[in-house]
Amino acid sequence: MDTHDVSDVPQYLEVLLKQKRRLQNAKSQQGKHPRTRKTRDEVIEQFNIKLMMNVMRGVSHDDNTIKSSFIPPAYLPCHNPFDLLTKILIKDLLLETHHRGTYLLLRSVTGADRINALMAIMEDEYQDVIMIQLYHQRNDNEHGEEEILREGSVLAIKEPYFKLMSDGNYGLRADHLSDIIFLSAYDERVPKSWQQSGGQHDDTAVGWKIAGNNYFNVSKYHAAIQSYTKGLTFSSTEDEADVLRRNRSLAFIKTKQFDAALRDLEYPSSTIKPVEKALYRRAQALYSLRKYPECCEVLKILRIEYPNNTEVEHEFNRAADRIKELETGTYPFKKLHRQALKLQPPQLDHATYVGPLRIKGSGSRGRGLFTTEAVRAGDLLLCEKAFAYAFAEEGSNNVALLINVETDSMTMGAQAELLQLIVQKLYRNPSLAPIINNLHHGSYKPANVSEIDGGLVVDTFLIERIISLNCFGCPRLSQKSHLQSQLRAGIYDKQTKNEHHSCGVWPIASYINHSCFSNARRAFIGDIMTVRATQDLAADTEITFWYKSPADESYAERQKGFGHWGFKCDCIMCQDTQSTNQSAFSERSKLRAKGLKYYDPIRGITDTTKFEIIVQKMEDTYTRPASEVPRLSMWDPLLALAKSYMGNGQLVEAINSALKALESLGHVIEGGSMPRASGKPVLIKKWGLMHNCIVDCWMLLSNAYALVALELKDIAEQYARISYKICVGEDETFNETYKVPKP
Ligand SMILES: C[S@@+](CC[C@H](N)C(=O)[O-])C[C@H]1O[C@@H](n2cnc3c(N)ncnc32)[C@H](O)[C@@H]1O
Repeated sequence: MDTHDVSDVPQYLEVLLKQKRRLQNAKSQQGKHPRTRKTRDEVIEQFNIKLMMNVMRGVSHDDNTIKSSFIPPAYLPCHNPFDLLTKILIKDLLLETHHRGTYLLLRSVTGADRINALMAIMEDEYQDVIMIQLYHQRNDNEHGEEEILREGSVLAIKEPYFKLMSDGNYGLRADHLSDIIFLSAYDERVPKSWQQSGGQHDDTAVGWKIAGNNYFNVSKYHAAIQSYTKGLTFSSTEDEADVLRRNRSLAFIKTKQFDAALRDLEYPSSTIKPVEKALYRRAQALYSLRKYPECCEVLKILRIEYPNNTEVEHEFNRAADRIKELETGTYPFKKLHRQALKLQPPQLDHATYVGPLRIKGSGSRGRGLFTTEAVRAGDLLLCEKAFAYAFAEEGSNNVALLINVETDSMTMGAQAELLQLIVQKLYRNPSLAPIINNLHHGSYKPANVSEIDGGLVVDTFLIERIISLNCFGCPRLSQKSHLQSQLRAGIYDKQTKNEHHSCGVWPIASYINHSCFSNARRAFIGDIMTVRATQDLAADTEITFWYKSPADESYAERQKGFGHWGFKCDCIMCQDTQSTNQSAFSERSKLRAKGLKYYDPIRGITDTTKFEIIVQKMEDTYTRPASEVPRLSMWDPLLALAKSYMGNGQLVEAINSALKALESLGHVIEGGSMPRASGKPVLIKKWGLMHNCIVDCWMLLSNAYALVALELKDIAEQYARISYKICVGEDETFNETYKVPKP
């Protein structure tokens, strides 16, 4: 939704086709041994040269080519525990084959390179070498984490896939994190000849604790975890084990493994008074998992037990603020707005509020989100913090092409990064897996095993499919997009595409189905998505928003946009386009072209009489009333007319044209037209489609009423404010945006 889909762009289609041809050729080699192989020295030398070139390129920043990443045909992760697999050797590998039931034990003989994947040359125990490509691995030095792969690292690849690489060499590709087991220097599975002389300490719990602390102090958190874990196998007393677990918990927190940290921080049965550090870390882990009420409970105990701890108060207030947000849906929106402008990436520390909504079946649409009580236009239905968010500044070249050769879909943006973020987050915190795994994934059949070797099985291809069907492209601030569209709002500019390179997954919003005649609208403030009702809704109404905003186009054209999600929209607007003659569409676009002759982007309409005749003729091409089926080609010429009249001081005409623009989008408005028929206030009887231009229309009306019907001015402004709130997410920045003087 609103991502930059380039699946139909010829330039990229060529890349896709080339890749498909390459895969097809490779397939013909399936099950065969490679014909020729480079020597060990040649493979290592070639890799090292590339590594050096990449380092140099990285330093000089002279690479402007677009990065691309391929999602290969899906395959399932290994579902066998390591102990049940049989060891194989590099010489036994067959091309384009998943070696099910086996594993390869490898040691790195080079440093690692990272382009799309983490790559290195590795040897087996017979000194045969091979290139490996490990996808979706964490970034080295991310948050101060140590290198994941360096010369001498040992790992096992479960059920390896051997293939012809794009550069013509042979190698292994691994997409599932649980298929790789990084073996610590202390692991018994590491062959004796590969074990490094390490351990300058006693083989005791205390010795390993000191080793762990030493690693921790130089930010080698994974090595610290391995040392504390080893220490636990030597600990003879409960207290010794508690200290090791507590130390390990902090290393887990540093590496964002919050589930594991919490396990290490269970209250030890032998201790009556919980240890201060344990409580503090427990609160930290719970906060990071967004379990704010539980976090507050722990902080309450900490406050009572350790009243001198000065940091608790701050932490407690922070968690209490999150609880208030999730319970009441009240947010300091102006502050959020400032944070979204300032933070890089704009990831905000706020909780998710779910309004009067519930998930329930929606017939052939699968599941949907429904209101549990009546709501008014503008009400906040959802204010959701992204589960994961990948930011790419608009206009920057920090984007990549993600190509799925199986679904033939291609997006430009930060989707590849998003995939890595989600896969990593779930792998590190299995308790979060259901949030993502339960989302719609089309016809993809996921692995039916969830745990292996003590860790979570994250099916990368499932996550990729979930992202492709549920992710949202998003601006840093919808307020910015809103203002840009207002500036552009002249005729023929309305079809500007909503395509963004930043993207994220908002799991609750993902249950919302599409309708062109939608009754809710999303907006973004950094990585927070707001969803507000665009109409007054009765209880038990399914809420819908646009996956793609509707344009005045033929039925076939409109439905093309939904092909990716595998449905055809059957809303009233789509039904109407289906029954509309092609001649009506042609006539409309001819008239629009004609109208353009009397329109100047700076001066506005140059001949209002002629323009009005054209607008009237355009209206005649529609058969159903706008209150039933919005007329998507009408609002912008009508608004242009209103603005021209306003500029000429023809206030009555300006008001009537602005009202007609609103009505063309399905609004039913009473009591606002001129000359005034009664003393009734202007009133929206029924809200129509929520377009950015609605704010402009109401502001124009407010300004015009100020001169001819003062009693309607504030009401019109109020409607502008509600519309702004829906489009932008909040109305705390309304006054400064529209320069409304303070009362
Ligand atoms: C982001 S998910 C929405 C939630 C989904 N219905 C579920 O059960 O999880 C997108 C999928 O919902 C379904 N969907 C959304 N809008 C629809 C519509 N107007 N008509 C039919 N199916 C729709 C399609 O299967 C689409 O691929």
